Amino acid sequence: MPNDDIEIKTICADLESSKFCLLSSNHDDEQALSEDSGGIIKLPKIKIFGTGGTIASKGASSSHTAGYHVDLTIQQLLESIPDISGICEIDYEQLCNVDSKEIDERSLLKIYTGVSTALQTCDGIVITHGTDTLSETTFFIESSIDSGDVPIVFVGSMRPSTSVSADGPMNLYQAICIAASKQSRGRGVLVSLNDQISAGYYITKTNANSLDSFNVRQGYLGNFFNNEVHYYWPPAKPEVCHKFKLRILPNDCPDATSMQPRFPTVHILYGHQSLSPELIKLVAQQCAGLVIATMGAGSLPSAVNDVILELSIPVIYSKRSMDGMVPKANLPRPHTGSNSKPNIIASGFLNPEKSRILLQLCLFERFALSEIKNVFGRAYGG
Ligand SMILES: NC(=O)C[C@H](N)C(=O)O
Repeated sequence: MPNDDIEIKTICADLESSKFCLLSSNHDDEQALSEDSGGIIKLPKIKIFGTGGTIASKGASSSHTAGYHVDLTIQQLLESIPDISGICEIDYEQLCNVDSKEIDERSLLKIYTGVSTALQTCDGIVITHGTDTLSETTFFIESSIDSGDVPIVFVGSMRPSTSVSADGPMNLYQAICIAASKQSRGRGVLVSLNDQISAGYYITKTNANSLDSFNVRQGYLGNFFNNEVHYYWPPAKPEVCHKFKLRILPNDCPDATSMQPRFPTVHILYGHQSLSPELIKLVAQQCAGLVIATMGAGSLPSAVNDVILELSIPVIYSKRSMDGMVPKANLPRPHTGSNSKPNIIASGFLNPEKSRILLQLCLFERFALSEIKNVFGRAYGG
């Protein structure tokens, strides 16, 4: 029986070398609407998690865009957006309600658990989050969860809910539409902000104040305008992302009843002229791994390199510069005759905060140094 819903088009008139593409005749399915056998429209199920941030904040007056505090629940936030009852079915949950500077491993694991559970039953997930550390959470979730086709859309705002022209309600509305759109399937972790759709793995906050606060050198994935989702590219996930399985064992949890693991401590130090080798020694005693925002593409004073080469912990050389990369070729090597193991790893294009999370995940999984190098090697470091 021919299927009338499918239109077969010949791209090339020459039948010998022709290619066929299958096009569904129903092209205007902006939302993931589908009919069951009884002809009843089934709306996509979207789970919305609230975690706080400026999007959930109130300021002293409508002209204040600083000095505000988190004060709105996810339910109150949802009351501020246009009607979405024709777009999707929603269910919401407050995971925490904090400025994103307070997001720690506990909150990350709450988000991880919430997302993993919701993936069993939902067609899309939306997470409200402060923008300051949003890129760390999106990087963590993309690195630890394989969401298959289900999009996970993070959203925040730059102005508090009380300000004139608050951007939160529109950003949240757009995030829900993006999560409900069939076009978002198979795209992993996304970020919706200021009408732009970006990959959660690559995003970086580059402006501390403006509405156009995120910048992605790898390019935006799409844009939302006037109720329409437009993607520039077909579905894709970050090629270089290492997926961790996060096997949480009782031994990893200080409190066995809560099964809340403790991630290994990794600190970040900022490179600068006259960086003290003594500071490196002091900090290295307090952590399982270290990340350094080096100058240029891996430069640190020779005295600092010498101290680092003597450490027994892995040290990631990342960069202060927003763009560019730290290649392996720029790493200092142990002096001839020295016994020190090459414990220094290049971050590739990963910035210090993403390198920190990646190293934590590697150490949590008890990876050997060579495996850690391979993981960073995917991001063109190692
Ligand atoms: N725009 C914001 O969301 C900034 C806020 N301090 C936060 O990260 O929670």
